[in-house]
Amino acid sequence: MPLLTDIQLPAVQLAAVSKSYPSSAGPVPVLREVSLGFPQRALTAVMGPSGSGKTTLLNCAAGLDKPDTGKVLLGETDLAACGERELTVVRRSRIGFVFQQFNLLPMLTVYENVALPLRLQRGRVRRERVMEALRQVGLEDKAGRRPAQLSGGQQQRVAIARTLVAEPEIVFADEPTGSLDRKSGRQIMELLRDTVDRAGRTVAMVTHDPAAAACADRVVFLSDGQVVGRLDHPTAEAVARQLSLWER
Ligand SMILES: Nc1ncnc2c1ncn2[C@@H]1O[C@H](COP(=O)(O)OP(=O)(O)OP(=O)(O)O)[C@@H](O)[C@H]1O
Repeated sequence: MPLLTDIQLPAVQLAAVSKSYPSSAGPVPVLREVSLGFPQRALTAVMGPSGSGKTTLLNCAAGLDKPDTGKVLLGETDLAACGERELTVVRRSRIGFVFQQFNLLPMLTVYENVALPLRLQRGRVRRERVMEALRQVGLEDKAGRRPAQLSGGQQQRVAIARTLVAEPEIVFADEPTGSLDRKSGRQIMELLRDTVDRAGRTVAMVTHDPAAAACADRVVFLSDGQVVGRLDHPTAEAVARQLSLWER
């Protein structure tokens, strides 16, 4: 397990990130000057009450959404300052996403879904690379199937293979176990853990589940758009205890 010291370089660093959404009563702040790093080769979980801004934070960190103010540094690239065209290139080549609902394309086979990021990068799709990604998630024998022919847990593994094939600098996962039963959820967490420990990847994940968060190296707690706590090398019990404090 990596040491999470302050000198460990973050894959993504947020600096004083703020974001509001408009409402009839005026702008509603959702993120308030959030400063936070996602350390390289570590799994970071973001937790907090419903509406505390977790998805907004993840989307800003991943360049899917723009903060009103502040910086989002992926290496030396400030995503908050990028234009749409540049952001699209960065998202395709340097960032991976895993969603609660898998977001696979139903008309494509498993192989074609996993090959898609390489096609979008307009590179040559090497069959061996796609099959290696499928091997990493234990699904090389399902390459010819369509997503609907797989279980939820298998579909999420395909979604993870689809992110790994492009070798991103960081993988963002929003409730990756949220639609799965406990056993499949545990397998997905083992897989995400493996991509950090064996493949040396960086993962940032939003979750409500203390058992999933306990697989992380660090848990960051959000409340009302602010970072209110941090727990390194968490256990499920310690996470649940912290959550009950912030949710009171
Ligand atoms: N596009 C939007 N327009 C207006 N308000 C939004 C928008 N997206 C999110 N919000 C509001 O911002 C707040 C934070 O939303 P966000 O989804 O980031 O929270 P969350 O912590 O991920 O919540 P949950 O755990 O319920 O998914 C909520 O009050 C939400 O209603």
